[in-house]
Order: sequence, then C-alpha cells, then structure tokens
Amino acid sequence: MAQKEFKAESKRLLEMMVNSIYSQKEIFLRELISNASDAIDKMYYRTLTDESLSFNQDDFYIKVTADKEARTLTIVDTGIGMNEAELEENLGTIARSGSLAFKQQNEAKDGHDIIGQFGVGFYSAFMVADRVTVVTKSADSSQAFRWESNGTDGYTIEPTDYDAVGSTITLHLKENQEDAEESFDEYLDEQRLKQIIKKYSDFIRYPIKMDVTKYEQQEDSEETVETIEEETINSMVPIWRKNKSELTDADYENFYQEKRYGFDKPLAYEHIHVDGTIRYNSILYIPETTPFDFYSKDFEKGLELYSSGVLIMEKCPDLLPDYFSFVKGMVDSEDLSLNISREILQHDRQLQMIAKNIKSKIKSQLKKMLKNDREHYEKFFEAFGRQLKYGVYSDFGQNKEDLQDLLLFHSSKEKKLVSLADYVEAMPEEQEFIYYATGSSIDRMEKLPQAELVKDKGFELLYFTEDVDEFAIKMMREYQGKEFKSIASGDLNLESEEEKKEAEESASENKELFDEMKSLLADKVKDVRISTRLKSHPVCLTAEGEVTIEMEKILQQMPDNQGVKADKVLEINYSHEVFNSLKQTFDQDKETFKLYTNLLYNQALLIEGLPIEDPVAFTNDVSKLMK
Ligand SMILES: Nc1ncnc2c1ncn2[C@@H]1O[C@H](COP(=O)(O)OP(=O)(O)OP(=O)(O)O)[C@@H](O)[C@H]1O
Repeated sequence: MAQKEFKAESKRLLEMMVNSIYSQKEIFLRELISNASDAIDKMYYRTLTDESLSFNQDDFYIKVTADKEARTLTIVDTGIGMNEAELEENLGTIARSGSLAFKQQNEAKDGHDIIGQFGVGFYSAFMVADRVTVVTKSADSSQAFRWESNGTDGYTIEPTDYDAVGSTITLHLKENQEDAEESFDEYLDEQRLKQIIKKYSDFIRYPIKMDVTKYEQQEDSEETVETIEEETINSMVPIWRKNKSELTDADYENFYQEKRYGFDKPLAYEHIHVDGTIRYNSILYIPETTPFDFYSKDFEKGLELYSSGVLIMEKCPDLLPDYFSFVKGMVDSEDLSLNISREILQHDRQLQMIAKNIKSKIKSQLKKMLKNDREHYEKFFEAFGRQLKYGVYSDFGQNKEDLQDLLLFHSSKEKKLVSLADYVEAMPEEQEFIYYATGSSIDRMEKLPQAELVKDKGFELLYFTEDVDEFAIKMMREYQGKEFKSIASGDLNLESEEEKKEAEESASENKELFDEMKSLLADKVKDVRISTRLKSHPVCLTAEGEVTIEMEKILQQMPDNQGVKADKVLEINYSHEVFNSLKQTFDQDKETFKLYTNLLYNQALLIEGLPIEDPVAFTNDVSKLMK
C-alpha cells in the first residue's frame, strides 16, 4: 500500500503538534468530539430533510472507549463519514492555507503555548498518540476506507469493511515517558475521561456514551459485583437553551473554544433569549484578537444558524452587518424552516427581524463596554475599530448614526484614546470645530506646523493614523452639530479680527510677490497665500476642497487609482523672518527669489511626507545656499 506524504504545510504543523509541550493535551478529546458532533449535525440535518431516509433519534451518538490492554482510545460517531477523496482532502492537508504562516509568526513571539491558541483540530490527536487510525464510511458511498498515520511519515488510505455510516477514530497512545513526567495512561482512565468530557463537551447535543464500571454491593454478602454499563456522560442540553444564571464564564469560554469560533478567548459575550413576535436564542462573542485573515478578502462573516436545535447553516452572513463581522456565535430559532434554501433565507422576514435585533444587541453591548469597562473596550477597538470606521464610511454613510458613538481616536491633549462625545464635552465654549490631523504616526502629527496654532489656543486635536479615518469623518461631516475640520485644509477660523485684518493687509501689500510665486509653481500648487495657521514655521501645504493631501496619498495607492489629486495651497507665514528675506529677494534678486520659492515648496512637501519631485535639483538648491 502506497504511503502518501502530507502536504508541506500540514507536515510542519504536525511536527509542532507531535513535539508540542503544550500543557493542556487533554483538549485533543474536545477537538475529536467536536468533529464528531459536526459530522452528526450534517447527518441529522440530512435525515430530517430527505424523506427517503428514516429518522431515529437514537441513531445519533458518539461513543468513547478506552482499551487499557491495547492502549487505545476510540471515538465512534454516527455522523456523515468521509469518502476517499474527503479523507485525502481533510486529513492529508490543512484547510486554512494561511493558518500555518500565522502560527509560525506567532510561535516565535509567544513560545510553545501558541498551539493552544488555535483550533488545533484533528491533528491534536498526535499530541497523545503515535498512531491514529480512522475508519469511515460516507453516507454517499458504499465503500468504507481506512486512513492511518504515525504523524510523521505521511499516511495510508485503503478500502476496508465497515458496516454503518460514520467514523471510528482510534488513537494508539504514546508510551509514557519516565523522565518527562508525562503519562498518557490518564487518557485510558475512566474517571479522567469522564472529567474531560464533562469539562469541555457537556453541551454537545448528542449523547457522548462511555462504558462505565459500576460496583454493586450484593444484598446478602460483603462482596461487590462489578458491572459495565453504557452511560451518557454529557448533559446534552445545548448551552444556549440554558438559563444564564446556571452558567459561568468558564462555560461560555468552553463553548467558544469547543465551537472554534476563535483561537483566542472571547473578550465579551452576550447570551440572548428572545420570546416575543420573534423567538430565538443566541450566544454572541467578541473575540479578543483579530483573526489573521480578518482584514483580507478570504474572511467570511456569519453566525451559525440553527432551526430548533438543528444546524442549518455554518456561517449565515445575513445575520451580521459587515461592520460587526467580527462577532462570532450562533442563533437558534423555532421560527425558521429546516428546508430553507440560502436564497430564500436572505429574504426571510423572521431572519431579517432576528438580524435587526442582533445588530442592536451588539451595539448596546459595545456601548455598555465603552461606558463601564474602558480597558476592555480599548482592547476591542484596537482589534476591530477599523471595521467600525469602514462601517461609517461604507453604504454612503447610512450607518453613521449607529456607529459614531463607538469610535475612538487619539487625542493631542489627553494622550490617549477619546470618543467623539468625550471630545465635544471637553471643548471650550469658543471652539467651533472638531479639529483633526492626519499622518502616518502620532509623533509626526505632534510636530506638524499646522497643529501649532490649534494647540496654542488650548484646543484638542484628534490624530488620525489609519487610512480610513478621514474618509469616515468626511462621511459624517459633523458630530453633535460640530463640524470636523482638518488642520491642513480650508480656513481654520482661529485668528482674531485684528489678526485677520493684519493678514489681509499683508496679502494685498505683497500681492505681486504671491502672484510671482504662484506662477513659478503653477503646475504644482493651485495657490500661494498668507497663512493664518502657522506660528513658528515658515511654510506649509494645505488643500482646498474635498480631497485632502492625506486622501490624495491614499487614493494614489489604490489599485484603481484614478489620479485624483488634492488642490494644494502653499501657505507662507508672513510673521516669519524667512518671509522678510523672501521680500528682499523679490525686490532685488529674482534668481534667489526663485531659488527660495522652490526651497520653500519642497520643504512643505517634506513636512507633509510627500515625495520631492526632483531630489537632485532640491539638493543642488540647498548647496547653493551654502556658497
Ligand atoms: N469524525 C469525523 N467525521 C467526518 N468528517 C470529519 C471527522 N473528523 C474530521 N472530519 C473532517 O475533517 C476536516 C478537518 O478536521 P479538523 O479538525 O482538522 O479541522 P476543522 O474541524 O475543519 O477545523 P478547525 O481547524 O477549526 O479544527 C473537518 O472539517 C471534517 O470535514
């Protein structure tokens, strides 16, 4: 029989698994039971919806058997099974292609325990076993197959005999290691197995059976008689049907992990029972960390959808708006039909009502967290805040009202994240606008010449570091009647009447000078004018109109870049001594005036983080100054 190699990625993951010193090896059982339960879910659904199949509740179960002599642990399920191609596909490779890269990346950072951060799945069996055998027959095939592997040299697949549809996974447990204080015997121990099943898999909806030893005292003698009885170990009541008061944080955490909603811990959860015009139970989770593929096109949002306890869809996208796509969890409703197709489901009124209800629950949960548990909220926002900002921006801003109070931005004054409500509340009476700066880092924005005057007035500035920030804010236009104002565009309205008059006078006095500069920079800027926003710096670039310089930078990087440009304005600080030199050269030395104009323009580009069009010419210009 030919031995097949694991795919390269799987091989590396297996090595990690086999050599793992991960402390909680017991979770392998949770993973295998969870797979068994998923397989039964599929079979259960099929027998309920296919009239040619007969339905018998007792047909659906998982059985765990330990054989001390053979040192094997067996997990039998009556699920949907796998055919040869599925065996190959599912157990010879790893489904999620990006996952290994992510694991490796994080392994370096976090050391050995990283394996525990992932849904280790089927391969976790190799943490405790040195050989794993899977015998399985698919519901769609008359031939059964046997897959076997020692976890290192690849695997074999061969046809075999197996009566029923379903799978049997046999783990040949590793030898105990004397020096490593590791004993794999514990996974043969009845009590220990019961304890692990109770701990992690109590809410599995199908019976998890075990042959349990019972001791019975004989009536008329001292002797006890040992009998073996099959017992269901788990309580089987799905967690979502239980009362919140019966459940602990650990129960919700276990469910999250058992369901592999994420590889981390949930940051927050919400258990919802609704019993009115719509009826449903739901458990929703906010993960602690951003899934590695979250901001990629491969990420699929959605909640598990059950109809009266039967799983009908693994990821129902219609239950979550895009901006809450990070939410994980499930919904179970009696009001949905089992046979509903994906297309019809989308238009189902009940489902739409549930989705609406869930949306508002998530929103209020987040608001509550923001108000009562800022530390957690900031953690959440760090992981998923960008998605909320996209939410404000997308769909032509129709969700901005829903989301605006969930946003946080860095504040120049507070040196931490503030909400828009915090900002507005702290605004001095005379402050008209919500000021913001955009840039690649806070450090850079702190030093922006345009920021000086705003800060000098005692006004707070919001620092936007993410591409989406300014687009989102432009969509909002205002918050609580206060307009957003970029410090690098338009009129900031900061100067007093007197200052305004002075600036106007200087502008008309120096009209020719500015006209000359403008014509020298004709293809580069739309205007050159006196600045009312500068204090200690001689120049800056600003933008007129809707597109700011930062937006131009972002739009230029987009694949479908349509060459959108900001209308740039070179602003000159007329109180700066550089302006006096400029005036002098304008009157006496046109060549130097041209040189200064170019230098000032290029300085302004540098401050904005924009590339200098001709760096050689620029350095030549600087050299000329030194002569
Ligand atoms: N007992 C089983 N019966 C039928 N199919 C199974 C069984 N166990 C595993 N599989 C199949 O093998 C696949 C791989 O399982 P594995 O546990 O490695 O990952 P997963 O469950 O898909 O995802 P995760 O990475 O979240 O664990 C499953 O998706 C399923 O299709």
